[in-house]
This record gives sequence, structure tokens and C-alpha cells, in this order.
Amino acid sequence: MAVSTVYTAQSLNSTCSISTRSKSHLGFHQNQVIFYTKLRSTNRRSSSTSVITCSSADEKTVVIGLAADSGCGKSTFMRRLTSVFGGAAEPPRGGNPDSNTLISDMTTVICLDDYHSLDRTGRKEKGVTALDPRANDFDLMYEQVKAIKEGIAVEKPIYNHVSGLLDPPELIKPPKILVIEGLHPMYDERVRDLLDFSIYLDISNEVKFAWKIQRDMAERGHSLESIKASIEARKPDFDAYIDPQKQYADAVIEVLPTQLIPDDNEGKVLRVRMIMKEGVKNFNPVYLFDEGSTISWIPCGRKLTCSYPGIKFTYGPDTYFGNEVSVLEMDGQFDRLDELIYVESHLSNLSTKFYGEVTQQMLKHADFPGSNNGTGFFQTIVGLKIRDLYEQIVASRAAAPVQAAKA
Ligand SMILES: Nc1ncnc2c1ncn2[C@@H]1O[C@H](COP(=O)(O)OP(=O)(O)OP(=O)(O)O)[C@@H](O)[C@H]1O
Ligand SMILES: O=C(CO)[C@H](O)[C@H](O)COP(=O)(O)O
Repeated sequence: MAVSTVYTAQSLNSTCSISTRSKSHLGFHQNQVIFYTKLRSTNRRSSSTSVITCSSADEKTVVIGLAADSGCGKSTFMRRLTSVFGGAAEPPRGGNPDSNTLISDMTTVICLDDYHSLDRTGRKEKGVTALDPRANDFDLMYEQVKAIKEGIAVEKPIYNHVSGLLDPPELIKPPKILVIEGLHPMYDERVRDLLDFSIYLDISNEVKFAWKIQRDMAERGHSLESIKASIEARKPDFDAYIDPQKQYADAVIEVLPTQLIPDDNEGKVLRVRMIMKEGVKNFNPVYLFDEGSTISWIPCGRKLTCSYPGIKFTYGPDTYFGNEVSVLEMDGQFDRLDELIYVESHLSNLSTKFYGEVTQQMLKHADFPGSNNGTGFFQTIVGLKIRDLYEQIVASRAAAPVQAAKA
């Protein structure tokens, strides 16, 4: 396999670079560098011209990892997260219509399916699933995430979910925040070490099954048998390669069936736990009433309307894979989203910018799945914590030269 070359150009006060496996030629115009890149892929040949506006060295990209199995709500979470930063996230303009990338003013979300080294036919021939590390190129994933983090644009491959083929690459410029989402953001130690914050969406088998049926039967016309077969076929590799990543996550959102309805098998009412690691740089776990205490709270009554089976919050310290954590749990669902402010006002360390910001975000996306329960609520809170983490990192970088000058 060809090795990537970093082509670098100096313009005005800043440096511009691109990491690519194909030959590039450079041109200049003010603070923009023009890269003429010949693209080559297994399927097609084409050539492209990329214009990159240089960014200065202190604007290094903050990298966030989001891991989960397919169909576990990553896209929904991403929409909540990018909304916290404002502006809509869209696929690259004028690019491949089947691109998996989403770009907004502050964030670029790349899907790690793009690092599948085997296409659909290749996986079938070799008898491996997409979850198997042998079907993924971790060297390239590491090389490219590292390059982006260092402010270098890359030519990232595209896995086309429509055709099942690997399409010609697309240019990814370093954003302020890069989110890498998919099956394996924390699998490879080198990639894991590049993450400034990591999240794992842990959906229990019962709930995963209910969501898959809802989407793949209702929206994609799959049969119940084929959905069951696909979940069963993925299970061994899921257990071996995806699930163990949760031990590395800074925050885990665990989604389980409710305990409020005895023997519930409908999977509609959920018990959601937000497991937050203690001692993570730039991240202070959220707490209910009193930090570090163990608390059980049923807020239903005069201030919060609750129909059966009600809502129950629990909070307290715990250990998770040998790490000290704080766990906030919500079992049940909200009847009226506008009343959520009552719950919000009892939580601390939310990293909101004004009173009621969590409730405002939830109301803004009331139509997203999970808006009436802990999945949407905790995803929104994690989004606000990521904004806070980003702002703290930027502030500490800005302060660094001042500190250095004082020394
Ligand atoms: N919080 C939620 N509550 C209820 N259902 C949900 C929730 N999140 C996701 N779902 C269901 O799961 C489906 C998949 O969600 P989403 O597209 O966000 O997942 P994904 O992980 O990005 O999937 P994929 O990787 O397959 O594209 C949705 O169509 C919806 O039916
Ligand atoms: O687990 C997955 C990640 O979303 C997909 O199944 C994997 O990417 C393979 O894609 P496809 O099913 O389109 O061939």
C-alpha cells in the first residue's frame, strides 16, 4: 500500500499541509494554498484541485471519539452535539453524494466506516464482518486522525454504504472539533491516545433489538427473521471488538429496559445511566443535589407531570472497570418537555451558558428519537460538556504563551 506524503507550504504567518497517498503539486494565492492532487482508487481514477485556507498552529483540532454499534443512535447524538455548537451539519458541498462526513462551522464528523479496508464483497469472500479489525485499516485511521489533529488536511477514503464499495477519497480539512464516530474509535491504542474525550453508547441487547426492528422493519422493509439473523451474526464480533472499548470511555451512556414496570418486554420505557469518569482533564461530572452523595429522587408531583410508570432519578459514586466514576440515572419518561427545567435546575456542573439551556436544546429537537427520556437528555448534557471541554482547551492554549513569557 502506498504511504501518505505530507505536502507543506508556508503562506503569510501560517503553515498549510495536506497528507495524501497520491502526488500533489502546490500553488499559492495570498494565505491560500492550492493543492493539485491526482486521485487514484481501486474503482476509478480522477483528479481534483483542493484550495485550503491555512490556519495558525495554535488552532489545533480537538478530537472527540464516539463509539457504538450500528443503529444505536450515533447519528441522532451527532445531530444533538453539532446543534450545541450552532449551525447545521451538512455533507461536504459538491462532493460525493454518498459521503458519510458531516461538516458544520465548528465541527467535522467523520464516520470510521470510511476506514473499512475490505469492501462488502471483500468481507464476504474472506468471511469477516465489518466489526472485525481485519476489515479495517487502523494504520491509515491513526495516520489521518493524527494529521488532522496537527492541522494537516487529509484525503480520506469513503466507504459507500449504497454500493458497498470504496469510493475515491474526499478532502478533510482540519476543523476546530473533529468527531470520529463509528465501530472502533477506541480500539487501536494509537488512535485512542489522540482523543481529547471519548464516549461510548452502550445499548442493551433488548433495546438494540427494539430499535433495529423499528428502523429496519418500518423504514427499510427488512423481515423480522433477517433482523434477528443480522444481530446474531454480529454478536460474537461485537462482544470481542466493540463492547470492550467502553472501559476506555470518559463517558458511557447505558440504555437498559425500565425497572419501573415489572417484567416489561415492550422496550419503550427506558432506564438510562450516564457513567462519568472522575479525574478527566477539562471534564467535571454532573451531579444531583450534593456532589459525591448517593441520592434517589422521584420528581413527580406538583412541579413535574408524570403518567405511569413515573420517573426516578438516582445519583452516586461507583467504580466502572476499576475506575472511579459518578453515575446519574434516569428511569422513565417525561410527559411535558417544557417542565424539564425543573429537573435541570436540580442538577449541577451542567456547563450551560444560561439557566434552562438543556431544556431549550431538548425543546429545539423534540422530534428526535429519545427526546422524552434519558437518552436525549444525557446526550444533550454530554454535548454541553464537550463544548465546555473545547472552550477550556482553547483557553489554556491562549494562556500558555502568556505563562511562558512570565516564566
Ligand atoms: N434515543 C432513542 N430512542 C429511541 N429510538 C432511538 C433512539 N436513538 C436511535 N433510535 C432508533 O435507532 C435508529 C438508529 O438511530 P441512528 O440513525 O441515530 O443510529 P446510528 O448508530 O447512526 O445508525 P447507523 O450506524 O446504522 O447509521 C433510529 O431510526 C431510531 O429508530
Ligand atoms: O456496522 C456497520 C457500521 O455502520 C456496517 O454494517 C458496516 O459499515 C458495513 O456496511 P454495509 O452494511 O453498508 O456493507
